Amino acid sequence: MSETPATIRLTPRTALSHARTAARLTLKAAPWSLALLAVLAVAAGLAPVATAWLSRLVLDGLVDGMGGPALVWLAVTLALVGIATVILPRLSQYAEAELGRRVRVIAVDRLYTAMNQRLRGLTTLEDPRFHDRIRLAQQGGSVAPGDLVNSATGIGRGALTLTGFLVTLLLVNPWLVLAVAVASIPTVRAEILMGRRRMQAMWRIGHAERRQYFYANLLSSPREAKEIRLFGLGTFFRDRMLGELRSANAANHSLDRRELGTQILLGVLGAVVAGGGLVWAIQAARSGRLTVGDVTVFVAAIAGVQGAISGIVGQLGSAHQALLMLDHYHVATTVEPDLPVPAAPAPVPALTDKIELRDVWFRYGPDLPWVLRGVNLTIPAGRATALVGLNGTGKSTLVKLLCRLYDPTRGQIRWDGVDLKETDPAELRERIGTVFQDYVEYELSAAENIGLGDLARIQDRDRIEAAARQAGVHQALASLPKGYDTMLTRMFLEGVDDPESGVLLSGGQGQRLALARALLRDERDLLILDEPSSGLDAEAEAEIHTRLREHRASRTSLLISHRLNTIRDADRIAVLSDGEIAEYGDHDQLITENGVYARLFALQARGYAETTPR
Ligand SMILES: Nc1ncnc2c1ncn2[C@@H]1O[C@H](COP(=O)(O)OP(=O)(O)OP(=O)(O)O)[C@@H](O)[C@H]1O
Repeated sequence: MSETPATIRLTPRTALSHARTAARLTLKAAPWSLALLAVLAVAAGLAPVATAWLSRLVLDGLVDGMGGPALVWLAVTLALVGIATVILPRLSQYAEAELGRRVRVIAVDRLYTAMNQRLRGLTTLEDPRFHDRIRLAQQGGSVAPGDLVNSATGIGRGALTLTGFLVTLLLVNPWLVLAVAVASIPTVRAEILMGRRRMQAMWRIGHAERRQYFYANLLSSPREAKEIRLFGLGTFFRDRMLGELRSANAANHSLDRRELGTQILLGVLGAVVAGGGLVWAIQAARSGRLTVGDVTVFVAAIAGVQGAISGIVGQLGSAHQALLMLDHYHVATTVEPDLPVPAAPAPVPALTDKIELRDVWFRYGPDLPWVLRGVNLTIPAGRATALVGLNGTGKSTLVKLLCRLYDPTRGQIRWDGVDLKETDPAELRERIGTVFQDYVEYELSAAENIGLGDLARIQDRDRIEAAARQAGVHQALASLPKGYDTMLTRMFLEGVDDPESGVLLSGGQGQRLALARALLRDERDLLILDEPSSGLDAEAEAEIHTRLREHRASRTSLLISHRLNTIRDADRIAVLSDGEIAEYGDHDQLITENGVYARLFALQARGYAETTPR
């Protein structure tokens, strides 16, 4: 993300390459619509010229006393061309809409496929510039190829009309061709400039618009509604939303004002040329150098040439804008992978020995502080390891590194001797089951919420129920209105016509659900539980930990918890402090060492002892 997209300028080479991308997309998506549009463009381009010449023939025929049948035929042909002129734009609109719809599917598919394949970690997704880019890329990918085709057919149509009328004008007065051509130069320049300005404004406004949607969502989301109502934040967020909306409006307004000025100037210039031409044509007709038909065709030609030029220039501006939008699409679909994966990744073997962190340093960005400063830690296979530390010491960060959601800034993480950087993250993650501290409750059915832990089992109701039982949430799910098929959301209906909506789980039930999702992956080599019971009541916590202990027996696990009584029987306990492993051993050893762990344990134990009734 090193470019400064607000100042994008397209070189002819990149413009051509984006045009080729659009052509390939549209050809693949809707070849027949494309062919139809081309035919319609030719017909629509020639229709005004044909109308002008037919009108001239009719008028001159009337003046010169042409025979009745011939005049009737001319009039009928003129009427048919008129009918075609009315129908052609409707047909084009239809074909354009169909083409747009089909292109959108392919473009959106390519965009998200590229994102899934290239962004295997989190770094790029946490870059706000990427989100601005994605927004424009979505627009760029889905509408720009269609816009470009519309522009291309518009330019083709305009070029045909222009050629027809220029030839007409050339026959009447060659000097006028020159005048019209010179007058069109500023129009072309202005349209290109306006397109670029529009694009820069879109980039600047895009950020404000994203924030505006964010505030609008906050104000209408049930998840945040409690706090917003309780703290009386409605007006505060509404004001912020309006602030963003006003700043986007101000930028749009200043753009529109500048465009209005330019367009008025261009309009006046065109009218002066047309007016001058008309004065000349009337003089020429009075002196007998032009016939009445000539004057008609001349007036139509001046209007036609100007209309065609402004149409072509307008379409060039739109094409330029579409190409700039495609630039965002191109950048987003070719985004630099955030995790380098070797061409031939090392296989991730079944874990038999240990996972080893060797002098691991990590920070979230070059300008952010170090979170881990030389962590050395061994997670032995087949054993339960616990990780303890104060808030913000980097425990969840370490978990994310183990799942290769980021790579260490320095140092290595080795899985049975294989450096994680040498592996394919997807293969690595196949061997891991994780409950994150900030787990997700998907707005899907209860069964799907668990099944997502292992897509191969998403239809396997027995396994899903077994995992739910293990996580102690089976009863709660089975007694929902539609059992496991109940939707866990108040945002979506099950079907558009289904009046029944779903339910929301309690915090602890949600946490158990996330645990069940991880337990569905029970054949995995490493189970990571980051605060799996923080939301559970004391009884539930004890029950879950007994079950987890059974589940962990002879399996490799990493457990993070602030409640030290839940991890005291882990085989190894590591204490993370100041970015390093400060203590390592089992419970008894660490108590004897009398360090951070012993102090925290004593604090918690004292808290319980003081409040225990005698
Ligand atoms: N995505 C991120 N970008 C920037 N900084 C981050 C990000 N995630 C975490 N941090 C920072 O890294 C540090 C460690 O955070 P982490 O979540 O790993 O701590 P933790 O030990 O799990 O804390 P807790 O006990 O509160 O869960 C914190 O200072 C946090 O602000």
